Amino acid sequence: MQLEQDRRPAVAAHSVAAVRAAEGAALAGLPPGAPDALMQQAATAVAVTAARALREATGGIAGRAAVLLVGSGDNGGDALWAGVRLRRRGVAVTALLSADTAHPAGLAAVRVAGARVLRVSSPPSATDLAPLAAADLVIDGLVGLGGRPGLREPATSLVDRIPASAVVVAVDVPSGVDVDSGALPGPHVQADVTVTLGAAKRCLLLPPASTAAGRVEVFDLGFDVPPAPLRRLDAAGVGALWPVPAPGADKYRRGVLGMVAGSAGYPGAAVLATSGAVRAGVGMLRYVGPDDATRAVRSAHPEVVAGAGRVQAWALGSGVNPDADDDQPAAIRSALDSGLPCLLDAGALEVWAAGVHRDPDDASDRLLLTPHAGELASLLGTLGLPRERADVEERPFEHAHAAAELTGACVLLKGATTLVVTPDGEARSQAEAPAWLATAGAGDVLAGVAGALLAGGVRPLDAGAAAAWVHGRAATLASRAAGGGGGPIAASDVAAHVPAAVAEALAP
Ligand SMILES: NC(=O)C1=CN([C@@H]2O[C@H](COP(=O)(O)OP(=O)(O)OC[C@H]3O[C@@H](n4cnc5c(N)ncnc54)[C@H](O)[C@@H]3O)[C@@H](O)[C@H]2O)[C@@H](O)CC1
Ligand SMILES: Nc1ncnc2c1ncn2[C@@H]1O[C@H](COP(=O)(O)OP(=O)(O)O)[C@@H](O)[C@H]1O
Ligand SMILES: [K+]
Repeated sequence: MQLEQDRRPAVAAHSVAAVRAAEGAALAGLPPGAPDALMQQAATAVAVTAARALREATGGIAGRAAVLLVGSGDNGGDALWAGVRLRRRGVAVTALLSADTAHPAGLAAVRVAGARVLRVSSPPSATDLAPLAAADLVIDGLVGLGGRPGLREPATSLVDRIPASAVVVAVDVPSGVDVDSGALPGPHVQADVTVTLGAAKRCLLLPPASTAAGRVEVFDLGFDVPPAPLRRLDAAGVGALWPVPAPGADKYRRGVLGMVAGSAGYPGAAVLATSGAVRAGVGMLRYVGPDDATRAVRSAHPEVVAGAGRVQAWALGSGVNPDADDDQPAAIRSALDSGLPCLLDAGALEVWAAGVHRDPDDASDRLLLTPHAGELASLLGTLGLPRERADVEERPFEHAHAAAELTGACVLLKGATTLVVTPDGEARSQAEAPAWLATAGAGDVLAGVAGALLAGGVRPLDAGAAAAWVHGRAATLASRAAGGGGGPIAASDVAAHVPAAVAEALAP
């Protein structure tokens, strides 16, 4: 079942330990019986969301069939109490208990409310599995904060039999994910909506687990959770970071970006990267590249100045071939020697990693690396940590963080979800882009947008995250301009929609 996605809201994602500590502190201050009150609030949130999702998916609530997948812990307790509330709204509820024990009060209450309860054998029998085939709604209460990654029987078989037509609401997290790392090492639930309780968990922002969560709804339980290092920016957050020219601004004070991009083989990359920077509102752009690429850039963007000069930041490497017989690698090395903020994309990553230009100290306020998964794998190999692209895709945060720690730089790892990570683990996760953005040249546009922000004085972590938001939003706008629910886009269409995306972020 596919529900419409929200415009990704701002959210901070917390570790299990942080949520447990906040929960413990909150409970310590409450009178006896209050833990149950917390579960009642959680169950109400789950039931309200589930009823809404059920109506969205089937057009109604009463008379529909819901199956609760119930584990041994409080996550199962939440699901059982949500089932009690759904019974009151006329939903036919079946609770499938995956363990020998289940939350006692929740189990008693759901029975009294008229739900059918089945204790599932391991492996499950045909009778155990039958209710799933007829389910309009499945509530996943197998495991939450207490879950070890992956699922055991009979949970695995239950999850396997969830029909594609059912709407799936996960309690707290989709069961089976690694809650802190965001890895998916085994079987797991694929949810349409996740109602996360007290505070969002790290797996809800970290791929690949974040893709198992569907739409995320954070339900506040009044906990005081300390600020989390992992966050997602929304439009307002991007707007607050974006450098807006003051009334008396001039092009130099707004920030001049130098760009070393393109090669004889890839002149188009130079055009796309310069487009990204120009459309993002850089004060001035100086382009450095071979003659053919320079001609192409000037014809697309007459406002670009050719040749090196005084700049506030550099965007380096898009479309550069480090092995080509041209001056681009030397221009990249000289830009790196300037000590100015530098974005390193594509070919510049190789030039930098191979040479003496590694910065062992904390360079996260100066250097922004923008690899995709394949480039990150080769960069890690050069740094003495051999990895395949598939390893990076399985644990993207871990590998982006390893690269940040090894290099001292801020690392932006491109993908369906773009992660921006500093050596000390401060991170942003942006997932605004439609899959249409997976098109050649899109990364060059991103480099231009992020470079423009560095030239405007924005620190690499914020520049990377804000650029990823604007880039993803511009892709959505470009795709919608094709009509209907959205159509194919070219990288140049993305650049053309950057001003509209920035304007959205700046809208009050
Ligand atoms: N943290 C909070 O503030 C609140 C938590 N609540 C709920 O309580 C949950 C945490 O409850 P618990 O600590 O009881 O833990 P869980 O309910 O997440 O898991 C408990 C048990 O599941 C079993 N289990 C673990 N991994 C498994 C696997 N891979 N396959 C099969 N079984 C597995 C184990 O026996 C484990 O003890 C939260 O996720 C949330 O749903 C809510 O009731 C309200 C407040
Ligand atoms: N499945 C996807 N959904 C949304 N965005 C994606 C997806 N795959 C890639 N992207 C984005 O598209 C861009 C591709 O950049 P990159 O891999 O550098 O390609 P190129 O080198 O051709 O420009 C990145 O910004 C990335 O985050
Ligand atoms: K769950």
